[in-house]
Amino acid sequence: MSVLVSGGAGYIGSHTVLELVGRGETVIVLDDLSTGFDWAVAGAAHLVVGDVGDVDLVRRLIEQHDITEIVHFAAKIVVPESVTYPLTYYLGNTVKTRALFEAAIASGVKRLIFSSTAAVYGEPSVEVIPEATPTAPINPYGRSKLMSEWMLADAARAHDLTYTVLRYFNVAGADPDGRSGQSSRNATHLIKVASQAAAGERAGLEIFGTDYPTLDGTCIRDYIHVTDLARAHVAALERLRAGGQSLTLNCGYGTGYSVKEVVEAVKRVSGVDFPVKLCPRRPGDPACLVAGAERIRAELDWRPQLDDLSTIVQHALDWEKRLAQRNTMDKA
Ligand SMILES: NC(=O)c1ccc[n+]([C@@H]2O[C@H](COP(=O)([O-])OP(=O)(O)OC[C@H]3O[C@@H](n4cnc5c(N)ncnc54)[C@H](O)[C@@H]3O)[C@@H](O)[C@H]2O)c1
Ligand SMILES: O=c1ccn([C@@H]2O[C@H](COP(=O)(O)OP(=O)(O)O[C@H]3O[C@H](CO)[C@H](O)[C@H](O)[C@H]3O)[C@@H](O)[C@H]2O)c(=O)[nH]1
Repeated sequence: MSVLVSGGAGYIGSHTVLELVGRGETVIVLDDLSTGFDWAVAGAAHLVVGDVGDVDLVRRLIEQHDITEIVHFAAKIVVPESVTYPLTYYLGNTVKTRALFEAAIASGVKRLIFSSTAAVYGEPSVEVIPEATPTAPINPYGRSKLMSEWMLADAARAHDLTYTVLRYFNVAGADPDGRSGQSSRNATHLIKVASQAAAGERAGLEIFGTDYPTLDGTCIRDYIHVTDLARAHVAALERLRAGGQSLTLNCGYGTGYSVKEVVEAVKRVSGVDFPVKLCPRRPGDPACLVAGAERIRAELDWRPQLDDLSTIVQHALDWEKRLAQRNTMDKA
């Protein structure tokens, strides 16, 4: 019995692999290393470099390694890029995901966990978003993920497959033990960018939009620690193994912070007063995205353990230091 983790060399995947191998699971990672890193894959896992859209490869891996479950992270994840290159996103996130589902079903995999996103909700009129909120994505990234959710639901109804769709809100932070973190080369996520500014790797930070209908005029988001999120995947897997039915769950804490509050937290925790420029809105940013977070607590044997903004920021800052050391060593 082993678990196939697609995209396990990436940010969230590598943290989930750490949790799985830490529980003694046999883990096979399939990753094309397009945005992931071979060094991010825990030593106890087996990395296969390849494309998740390669049905023959995936079928071979499932059969060779007796794969019983798949956790599917592999995707392209940059929203503005999805607007510029929509067909690349539909290929990477929808067409290749369909291939993975086909291989899984043909080879008899019974359980699957799928990485989705709060972007499927678009710009909801409610401030706190329960799973029943109508989906209405506003960009190709969100649509490419929602189409995959629909495919999965239809395929599971027709075949012997159960699934959990996890819709992540804003993922941030790094492994508390410093084994992995957000390492993307061209990061755009707020806490990562602010941590880079605090570490002196960027001249400063731009705040996109100060005229939103929020208390301080900046956007509000629900930031979830990547290690809590990784543990939610393990809990979701355990629930499916125990016979749990297919389910869609928001992954967030149900607490929102404004961009200004996050920037202040990074300055306070790091002790660095980096320059901040107030800029016009970034296209496509909803004012407020906070998860309705009751269902995940009711359905999974999971409680957040790192749900504190200062902790998330501290771990992100610690990871920037480690990453800088790694990059220096790589250059030497
Ligand atoms: N980071 C976030 O805030 C966030 C929020 C919501 C949802 N998600 C979802 O979580 C998942 C993981 O995101 P992440 O932040 O870890 O991104 P990431 O870019 O760090 O990880 C994606 C991984 O998938 C690999 N990959 C991409 N295409 C592949 C392919 N065709 N075949 C094999 N491997 C491939 C990449 O090399 C990388 O290792 C994605 O599905 C993303 O849509 C992320
Ligand atoms: O340098 C920056 C970076 C971000 N922001 C602002 O900070 C907020 C958060 O932005 P991020 O880029 O960190 O994250 P997003 O909310 O845009 O998107 C992320 O979270 C979403 C769910 O909430 C989706 O899952 C999506 O895939 C994922 O990238 C936004 O208001 C954004 O405008 C800035 O002001 N300056």
